[in-house]
Amino acid sequence: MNKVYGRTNGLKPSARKRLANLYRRRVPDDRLYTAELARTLAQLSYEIHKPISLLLDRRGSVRAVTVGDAREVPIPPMAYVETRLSGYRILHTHLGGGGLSRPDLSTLFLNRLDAVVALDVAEGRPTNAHLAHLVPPHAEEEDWRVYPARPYHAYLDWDFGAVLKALEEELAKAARVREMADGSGERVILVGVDRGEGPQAEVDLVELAELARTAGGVVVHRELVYRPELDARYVVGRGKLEELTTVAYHENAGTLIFGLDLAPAQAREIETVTQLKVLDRTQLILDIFAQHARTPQAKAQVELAQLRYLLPRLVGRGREMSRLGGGIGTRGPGETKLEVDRRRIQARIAHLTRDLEKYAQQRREARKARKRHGLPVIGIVGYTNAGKTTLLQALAKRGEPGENKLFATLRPLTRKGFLPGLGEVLYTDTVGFIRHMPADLMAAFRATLEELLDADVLVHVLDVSQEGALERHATVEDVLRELGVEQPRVLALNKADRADPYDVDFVQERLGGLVISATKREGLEALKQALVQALVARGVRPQAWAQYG
Ligand SMILES: Nc1nc2c(ncn2[C@@H]2O[C@H](COP(=O)(O)OP(=O)(O)OP(=O)(O)O)[C@@H](O)[C@H]2O)c(=O)[nH]1
Ligand SMILES: [Mg+2]
Repeated sequence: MNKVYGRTNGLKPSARKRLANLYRRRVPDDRLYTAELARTLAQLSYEIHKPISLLLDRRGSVRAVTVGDAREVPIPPMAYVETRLSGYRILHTHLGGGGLSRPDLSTLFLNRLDAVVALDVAEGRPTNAHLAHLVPPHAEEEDWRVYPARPYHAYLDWDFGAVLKALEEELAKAARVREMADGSGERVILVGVDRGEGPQAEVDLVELAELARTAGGVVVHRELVYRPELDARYVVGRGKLEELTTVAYHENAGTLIFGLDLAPAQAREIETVTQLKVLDRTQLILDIFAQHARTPQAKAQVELAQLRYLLPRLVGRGREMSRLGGGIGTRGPGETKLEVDRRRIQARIAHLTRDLEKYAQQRREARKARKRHGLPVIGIVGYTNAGKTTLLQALAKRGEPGENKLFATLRPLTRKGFLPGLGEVLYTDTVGFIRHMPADLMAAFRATLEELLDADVLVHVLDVSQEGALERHATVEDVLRELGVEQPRVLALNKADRADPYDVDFVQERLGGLVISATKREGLEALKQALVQALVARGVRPQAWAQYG
């Protein structure tokens, strides 16, 4: 392992050999460098007219010799650990002098190096040394401390080990303080991309925040990047990623969530550059589904979707796999499963598919039994978080309160209710819809939504208190059309209690519908009447005793 990295073209064999010999050098572990090392570096650098950078570890061994500046040094990636430094430092020469450059400092910062040192070289001899190391976030104006230039020998007796130790203690303390202040959720940064959609991009970012919160994340920063042309490699561009890494450092965040789907290679590149865990929207949704799946069927559906998403991302990857699999709090299909090879995953997919077939069969039978039971079925559909479950509970005879998290309902829930003048009915709750439902998830949910094919009437619940009601309405209707659901709909404009009356009118003018509040139980009588009418129009006959109910 004495490869010399960087701009080695055109070097004489003797120079190469001397560079390779640098690997044999050692520095006492609590010192920055030795006098011999500084002199050798200066001399060599001067002879080849190029800067030389050494990567040193904490034991004082040379881990990489690079012809070039700090930026060109191959630094092994580390898992992002807020409280620690990487254990590597860079010692390099500056032929022109001038102190630490901006790239030096960003290399220090992005790789959480222990330190970066630049040696000025004049006439083949070291002159001044420039040193910088990180400081805890917010401790100083910048994220690093740059020491005034000193003659290089001033650092020879300096106990850098003690400085490092104190620094790591400070970092750990700062992180603990922030953790206490914010509760336990995983701290995440959201990255939305505006490719020219304008206000829609803002709405998408709000939705992404809701999804992240539902998954148990604490959103500490949102970034909307305007970028009509995506960067093929880094999506939002390398500079923006570096900025986000700074934000993550300040906010003690370990995860970046992108509002769009990333190609496997992009996710890897971004993880490498930022040293943060990277999730995209599909993975986030899968993560939520994984958390909420309770029945064997729902679990099988989610696992299937996760594996299908993972499969193309497994091409010859080792380390990265485990990162890609996890979601917030790493509830992926599990580390062990991720380590199995593609073939075993494919076998698992086949197995799950068979299981799901079996469940579907069981459900069809259960459905038949219900049909025989003869009660009219009212399906409740709508965008996620619209208030479907709350409405079901308000309409049904008794129930548990809804949860203010997206996708609170992952398994269909059926409750009995009573419609004056008609009699007993069954209300069926469904999973919330979302825009741009990833294709794999559509497949996973088709089975759940199949229940809707049996419904006599659907209530479409629309939250009119949030912007974008018309779009959400269209999304739901599009999915229903795709599923071949054709039953009559009754539109319920929900959350009127906290909506701007002007917005309610605006939506009602365009879509019609009945204004309700599921939590305040307002407008429910009119809604029930509309349901009776719709059912009767479908040929459902009132039960004989209904008028006395
Ligand atoms: N202010 C107000 N809040 C409501 C109303 N209806 C529902 N909510 C709230 O909206 C949130 C979501 O309600 P849910 O009934 O869980 O929504 P959902 O459509 O079933 O959501 P998913 O099953 O997750 O798709 C909860 O916090 C409810 O309390 C309403 O009429 N007014
Ligand atoms: Mg629900």
